[in-house]
Amino acid sequence: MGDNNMTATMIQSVTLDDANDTLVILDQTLLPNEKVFLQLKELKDIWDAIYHLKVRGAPAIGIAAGYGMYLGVKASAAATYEEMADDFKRVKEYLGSSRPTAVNLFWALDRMEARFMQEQGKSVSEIKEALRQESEAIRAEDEQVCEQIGEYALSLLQPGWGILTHCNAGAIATAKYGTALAPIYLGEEQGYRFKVYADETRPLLQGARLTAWELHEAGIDVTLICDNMSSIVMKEGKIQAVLVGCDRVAANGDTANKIGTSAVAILAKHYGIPFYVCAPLSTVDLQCATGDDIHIELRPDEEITSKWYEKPMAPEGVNVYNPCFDVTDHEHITAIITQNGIAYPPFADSLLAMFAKKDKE
Ligand SMILES: CSC[C@H]1O[C@H](OP(=O)(O)O)[C@H](O)[C@@H]1O
Repeated sequence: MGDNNMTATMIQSVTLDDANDTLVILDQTLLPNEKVFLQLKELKDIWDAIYHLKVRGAPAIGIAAGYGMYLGVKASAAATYEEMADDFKRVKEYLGSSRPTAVNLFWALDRMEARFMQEQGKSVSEIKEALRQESEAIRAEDEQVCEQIGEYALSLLQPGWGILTHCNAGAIATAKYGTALAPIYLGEEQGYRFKVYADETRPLLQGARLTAWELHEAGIDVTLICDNMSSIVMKEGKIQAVLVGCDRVAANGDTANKIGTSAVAILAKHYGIPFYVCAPLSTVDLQCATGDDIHIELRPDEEITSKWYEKPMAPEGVNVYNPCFDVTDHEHITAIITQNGIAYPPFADSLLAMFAKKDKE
């Protein structure tokens, strides 16, 4: 699939400025009103950026973690591998404490650790260069993975279809293209002219602030709806497929994604609409047998009660529950689209097959 001016000019939300020892991110908390890039030098600032969703989206979090690991070790004054190992462990544990659900964070940190261990016996400067290469490889591979997911997903869609999506699994949540939005962009290049319906996705409004912004900027037909409107657009025949991203896919296909996703999946099942999860294999965690094994992040009350309002919109002292992900049962998922192909139920077998295909490459 070639680039045209749309994908060729896609924004890169997370990159490395090695010369200045900084992680460069698009601050997604300021969108859609301001497009601001931050140069993050200190590990604490990188941790904060992940926790506060300045950089967000499972793949983008993984890329940021890889760069953060490299920058953390690059700053090490260690003179030997053994001394550097202590610094490496400290940085890995710190970055790993930022957010618990998106497995890409831990996948990237583990991958950087594997590369670090391979470099034992090398000089400090050779080790640092190897970690720089590994962090860049994580980003570069994610770009290819997202394009491949886009092509497989596009094979399931027809021109002119109405597509519902939840949260943001777009270009800014990845190295490029996105996952759930990748087929939308690739399809636009081929004249598919999808009509996208974007759930606003309370409480952090990634759908309104990010997906509607991304697609509108790209000139793609996008309609913003409230989360409680997913049923009516399905009932009215506006939706022919649902495409979502993911944060952690269990071995049986149960999938953690932004809060509200499981409700959309149940509605899609009710209306007979295919529900597709777009999943890089870096987001599939075979160590989690089922969705019950996935740690769901709880976030501050203020994201619900006051973040977007001049005054709190809830009575002082009221109880608040703010899980920022939920798990969609595998039985409500039509297919899981990976870079190696489309996995259909039973996912316990088909997901393994996707990894096996990868190993053959
Ligand atoms: C390709 S992005 C995957 C996933 O990440 C988002 O979560 P967050 O905005 O909290 O980082 C959302 O669940 C997306 O679907």
